[in-house]
Amino acid sequence: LASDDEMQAQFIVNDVSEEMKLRMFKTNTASWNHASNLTDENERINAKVQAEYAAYVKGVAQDLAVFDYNSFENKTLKRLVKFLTNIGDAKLSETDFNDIQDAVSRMQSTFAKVKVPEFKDRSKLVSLEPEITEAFAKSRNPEELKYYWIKWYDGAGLPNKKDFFKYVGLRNKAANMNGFKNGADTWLDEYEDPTFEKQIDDIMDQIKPLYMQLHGYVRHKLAEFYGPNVVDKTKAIPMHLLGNVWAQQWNIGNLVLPYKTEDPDIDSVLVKKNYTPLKMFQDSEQFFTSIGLSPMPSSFWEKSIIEKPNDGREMVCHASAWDFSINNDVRIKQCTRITFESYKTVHHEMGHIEYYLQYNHLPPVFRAGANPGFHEAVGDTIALSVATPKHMHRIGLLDEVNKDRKSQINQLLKMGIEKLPFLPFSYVFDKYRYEVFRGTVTSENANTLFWDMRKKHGGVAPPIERTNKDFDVTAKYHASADVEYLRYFVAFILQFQFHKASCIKAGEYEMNNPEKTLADCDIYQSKEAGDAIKKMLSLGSSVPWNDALEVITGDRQLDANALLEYFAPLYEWLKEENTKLNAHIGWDD
Ligand SMILES: C=C(C[SeH])C(=O)N1CCC[C@H]1C(=O)O
Ligand SMILES: [Zn+2]
Repeated sequence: LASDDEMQAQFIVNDVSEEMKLRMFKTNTASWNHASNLTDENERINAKVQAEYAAYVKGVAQDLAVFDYNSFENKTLKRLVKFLTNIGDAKLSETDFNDIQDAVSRMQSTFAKVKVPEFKDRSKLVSLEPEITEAFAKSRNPEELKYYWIKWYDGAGLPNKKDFFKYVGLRNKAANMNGFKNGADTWLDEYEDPTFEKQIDDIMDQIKPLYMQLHGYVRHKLAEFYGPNVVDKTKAIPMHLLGNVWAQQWNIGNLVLPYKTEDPDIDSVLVKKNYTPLKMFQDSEQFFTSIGLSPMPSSFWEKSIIEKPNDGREMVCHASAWDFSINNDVRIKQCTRITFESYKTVHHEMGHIEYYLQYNHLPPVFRAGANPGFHEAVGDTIALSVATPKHMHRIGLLDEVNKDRKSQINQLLKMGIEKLPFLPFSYVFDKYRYEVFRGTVTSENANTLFWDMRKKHGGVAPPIERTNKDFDVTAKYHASADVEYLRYFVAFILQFQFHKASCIKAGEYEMNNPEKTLADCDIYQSKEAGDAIKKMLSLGSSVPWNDALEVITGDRQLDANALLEYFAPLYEWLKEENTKLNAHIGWDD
């Protein structure tokens, strides 16, 4: 029988749920208005509203602090009170809260407003999106790439250093007030498993042999293309040549594909088929509804921003999905481009929206991913189906599907350079920030550690020497915007577990059946797959993530074997090919 305390706590929690939704709508609106139009006025309003919300959350935590919730019978109530009393930065004093809020807001604004003189015409200023992003994806001029790399990192890195370390100090202070050692442990607590960091280390080791083979092959091809003066065949790969500003995914398909085939480049197909951002979003909605998930509410189409505005306003272009907590008000803000990479990002963001729609019956504190990685894995899981030639043929993007071995290896290599480099990148991105939060490094010697870790784990290096006079981590959005990143590492493992489970339910996969491999599976129109996904999404964070994972895959742990099975044919091919090419494997540390 629930004790009096439990009854009382239940009453408080029920009241809070309704009020919290309204207050979250207000804070999200202020945050959306600022992110969509980076004026001082919108920044001021947002800071004020966030502070009000923090005061409210602090008050709720104080009201619930009287209860020893660990003694509660009701598991759900225990979990609700645990979440409502774990309030992060809101634990800080008003002054400290305003200071950390201002530091992060300034970093995010600085990042969003960086302009760089165009390489060809220095009188013209260009932004990260779309110009610099496109230059990294398209240019084959090492000088142009090196120019943009230096301009971008100098423009978005060092100017944010002071605010970054101010934020680190205040985040650690808040951590201590919440009973955590530092900001790193605050982030890791979200995974509800004290061995989680060790599990991630082990998965990195497990993936490394496959990554080393891909790295060796790509470096060999780049050295052939750019010559030995630009790419040394035994050293870390100069990262400005890898098609992405942060070399987090290697967007250089047409440079490294092993076989010449008739298979068209999807970027050009999208343009030829007159794709628009709206068409991309409609395709994505159509995929989700085909497996039984939700169509977009009409307000989604009215209120989302799916193209970079050209009215001169400054906006945070980094793609994001928003849950306004009431009236089914969900939105995406994305500076969509007509490229395959952008098309997959649309599915990534729409995956967030589907999660919001599936768990909106839950109390606000349960409206989150089972762990942060789950939220990042939903859309990518769908995109694994979308990216198959079979699917692109089904939706009329590809006129024909070549099933021969050359096309299959090319396809696996395209997926390999999109998924595998991301593992060391995302692993390092938070292992490094853990070191900063843990005080292993100071503001004086933090920068060289970042590049040492990128080289050690990923075998990539900046195009020029970087010292501790530079500061580079905030040249990546998530460090400037205080977004935890281990979620993406977890998502890149989880999505293959979700994919495999969904493909089995869709009848698209059979162990050891070369006609039904993971890489060829498309769950489009499979209600069985959709039902399992929907069941997992509707749990939100109301149960430990192991229970949510079990619902869809039957397993309870993070497991890289589905990813390794997906890429097994590529791994075999790479080992053979690298031997034939006598490609050097590994890099000097
Ligand atoms: C698309 C988003 C918004 Se949640 C994103 O930040 N992603 C998705 C892939 C990894 C990470 C990145 O861009 O660094
Ligand atoms: Zn995301």
